[in-house]
Amino acid sequence: MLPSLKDQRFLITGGTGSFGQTMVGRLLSAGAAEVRVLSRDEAKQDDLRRRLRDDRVRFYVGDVRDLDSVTKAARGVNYVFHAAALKQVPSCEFFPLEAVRTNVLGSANVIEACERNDVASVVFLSTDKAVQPINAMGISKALMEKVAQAHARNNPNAATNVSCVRYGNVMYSRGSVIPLFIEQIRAGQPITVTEPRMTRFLMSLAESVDLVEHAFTHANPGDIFIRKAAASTIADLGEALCNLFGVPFKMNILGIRHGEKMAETLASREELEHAQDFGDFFRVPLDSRDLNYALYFDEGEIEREQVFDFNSSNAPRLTVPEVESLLLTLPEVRAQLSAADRLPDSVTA
Ligand SMILES: O=c1ccn([C@@H]2O[C@H](COP(=O)(O)OP(=O)(O)O[C@H]3O[C@H](CO)[C@@H](O)[C@H](O)[C@H]3O)[C@@H](O)[C@H]2O)c(=O)[nH]1
Repeated sequence: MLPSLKDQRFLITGGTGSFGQTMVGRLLSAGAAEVRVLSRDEAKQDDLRRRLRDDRVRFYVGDVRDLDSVTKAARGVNYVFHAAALKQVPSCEFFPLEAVRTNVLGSANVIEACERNDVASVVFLSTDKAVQPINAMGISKALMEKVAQAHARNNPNAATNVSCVRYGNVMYSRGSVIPLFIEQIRAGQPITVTEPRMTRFLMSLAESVDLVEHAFTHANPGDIFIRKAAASTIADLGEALCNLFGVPFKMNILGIRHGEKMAETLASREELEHAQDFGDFFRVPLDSRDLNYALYFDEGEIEREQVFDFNSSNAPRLTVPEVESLLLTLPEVRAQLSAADRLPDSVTA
């Protein structure tokens, strides 16, 4: 934890979700003075309250769609991590306006609430699905990034520094494919694979939250930080899980779902042309030109390098044994293997 974040007050929107909870735990163990959780579901808050038993955590029932509820939760806070979102691809396809209300207008409310409370820095959680988006969830997250960047461009003297972090698939997040495959394997069923050759970035939460802390303290307004990750095909992911549980690899092929891509893109070629590479992550700075393009003629792009999108089909590809090793780093997978009496001796539960 960066020393400058110690003894500070934080608000996490969507703090009961997979990413939000990881961030709450991280900030508590690192000495935060207070961590507030804003979310809609009081039952999930109660579960988290019982699990954490830490009086530095305060719970606010509310919704980012409601400016008043975010403004109250952000009172006296130094840093905000905005993870609240509608994130299921199929449901956003059926209800795109709901995605706009939460992911776009809700994010604008978060900025407004931060400004009203002189919050130093807010970091928005984005996704690879926001790059060259084809589904409503990704389109709404792309617009969320634009809202963050436009705030930075239009308000050079703003109280709040707004930046984004962008990630690929979070392994074992709620409702995602890994817990589903494990449930199917443990029930003795074949796993349901949409499209075996489809690729996804695989990222563990534990190794990803660092980037949020970095963004809190190092971001320039409008920056997008992109965590690099390795990728796997869905068939290899399924095979790795079957191997770990010691069952033969059998799949039922379902076909691609509404709004899915064969590969996800973490950073587009256009972004990479002016991004900085920091090893584990890219920083894409704000294009801070105003609308008077004529003024910039002399400074136009000088030479466009041969740069390619960073996507899950050209990213470093994990082999099946590598996916197995990565899965074994997840405490949830180790617990499931232990319950099935399949945890390798070399690994502790
Ligand atoms: O029964 C299933 C369900 C899913 N898949 C595939 O598994 C992959 C991952 O699916 P899933 O875990 O549902 O995640 P995504 O739909 O890729 O979306 C997740 O990952 C995104 C980051 O890319 C986040 O933004 C989203 O919020 C999060 O839901 C995809 O290729 C699916 O086609 C299957 O093969 N079989």
